[in-house]
Amino acid sequence: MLNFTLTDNYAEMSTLAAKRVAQALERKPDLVMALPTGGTPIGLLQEMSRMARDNEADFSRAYSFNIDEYIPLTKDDPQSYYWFLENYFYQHANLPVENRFVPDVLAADLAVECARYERMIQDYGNFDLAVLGIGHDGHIGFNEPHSTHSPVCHVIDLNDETIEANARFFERREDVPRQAITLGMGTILKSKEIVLIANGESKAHVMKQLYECTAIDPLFPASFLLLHPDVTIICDREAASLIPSLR
Ligand SMILES: N[C@@H]1[C@@H](O)[C@H](O)[C@@H](COP(=O)(O)O)O[C@@H]1O
Repeated sequence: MLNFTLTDNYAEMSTLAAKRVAQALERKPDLVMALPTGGTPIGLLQEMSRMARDNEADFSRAYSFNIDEYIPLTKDDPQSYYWFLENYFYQHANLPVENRFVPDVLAADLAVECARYERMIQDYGNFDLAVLGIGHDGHIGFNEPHSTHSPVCHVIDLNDETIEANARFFERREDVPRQAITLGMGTILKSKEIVLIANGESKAHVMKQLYECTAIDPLFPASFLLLHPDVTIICDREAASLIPSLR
């Protein structure tokens, strides 16, 4: 079930999502989280960092898994998703280095690495909380619109729309990696709690599509979220602007 929560603006969306993380952490100090990347979660990660600094949230026993990572960027590459979490969250919080996980996109055998990452998530009892962003075409992590989907961690070829959308973070479009490792929707759906955040006018169309969606459509990966009993979607007014009942 998808539960939409409307907030006034980006800051409010970010603090509300951060509160959900803090509440989950209070309930379970050894929280197993999946964390997103992209423009949307920056405010959330900054607020989580602030809460950690001000002793409002204690991440010292928590675990964090990257939802996805570009192939073949190293952990210290400023464009890598690991570095993104490092920059916006890890270095400001007390989440132990050994509890921060990302697929090894430099592994000799990426299929073996995907299986290892998947198994590790299972060994930790699956996610307690997965925080997600959403692409303009409804992609989640790097689960792109496709007629078939792997439910588990896998290597994916990025589509042109995603490369285009993410090019803004790179100097040149040619620099955007063409492949990534992503968690599958099956693994994400095993998370006890799912919180998806979306802001801005550019997400209005995909939010409307998600709001109106009633059936699983592999060409609209976010529709798989319908299979989860309790997904909270926190969006700001701009992202909700095409949903009359929410505005
Ligand atoms: N792999 C990431 C996704 O995990 C993210 O949700 C999406 C939206 O990003 P943004 O928040 O910048 O719109 O972008 C990328 O493709």
